[in-house]
Amino acid sequence: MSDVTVDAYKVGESTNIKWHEGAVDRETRERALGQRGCVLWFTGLSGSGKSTVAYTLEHELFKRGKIAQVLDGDNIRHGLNSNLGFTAEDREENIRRIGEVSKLYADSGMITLVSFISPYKRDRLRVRERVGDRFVEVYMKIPLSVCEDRDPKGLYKAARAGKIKGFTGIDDPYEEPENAEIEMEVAKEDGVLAPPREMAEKIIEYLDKKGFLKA
Ligand SMILES: Nc1ncnc2c1ncn2[C@@H]1O[C@H](COP(=O)(O)OS(=O)(=O)O)[C@@H](OP(=O)(O)O)[C@H]1O
Ligand SMILES: Nc1ncnc2c1ncn2[C@@H]1O[C@H](COP(=O)(O)OP(=O)(O)O)[C@@H](O)[C@H]1O
Repeated sequence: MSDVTVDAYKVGESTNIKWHEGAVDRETRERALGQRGCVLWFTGLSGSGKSTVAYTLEHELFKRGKIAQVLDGDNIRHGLNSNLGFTAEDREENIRRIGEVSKLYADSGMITLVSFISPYKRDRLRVRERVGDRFVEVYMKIPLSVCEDRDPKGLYKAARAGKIKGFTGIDDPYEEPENAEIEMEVAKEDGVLAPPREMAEKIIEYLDKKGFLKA
């Protein structure tokens, strides 16, 4: 180690660290699993159906012998990210951390379903760049009025009453994706919203077409 400069081992604030390659690479792992690791990034307002569709998809994939794992904002905020709130800085750190975790999952061959509001374009773009071409953005393009009518946790009501400050869509921003690979929205013809299982099927078709369901 003494012949190596300290700078060569500096990443961010960490010094004297070195990257180790394992003997089993991602492709080998993927062949064993019969699928390709990827990150499906569900973004959208609270109540837009991110968790419902992600968990439905996880189950539908499992029934087809494919292994997926949901990383859900509410759940992750109970543990790994329990020290973060909802300021722009905390949301940024929330997305950075879970972006890194999702990359690790995808590297292990997992079909990784990430369900976070992730309201800022820049934060989502950073994860896209980190993960690369295995990143698939799924935009739950559900109007605020629909989410607010659903209000399963009563949070919109509390936000409208001023009991929650900085609630996304009410008094905090949501920056819509412009080029999401997949969009879920009410049908233009009849204004009907597909049930979660149909949405999951649409995503499975996409994964199949892109070759993620075999290795
Ligand atoms: N101020 C504020 N704004 C938005 N959401 C709030 C807020 N306070 C609490 N909650 C609850 O936290 C859930 C969102 O957490 P996320 O980690 O997905 O948020 S973010 O990506 O960091 O913006 C979100 O869950 P979902 O409804 O599943 O999206 C809410 O239940
Ligand atoms: N496609 C859908 N059609 C009708 N209701 C839905 C659909 N997807 C989700 N929901 C309902 O909307 C509410 C919010 O869904 P949820 O998955 O908790 O949203 P999010 O994770 O984005 O906050 C739940 O009550 C859920 O049953």
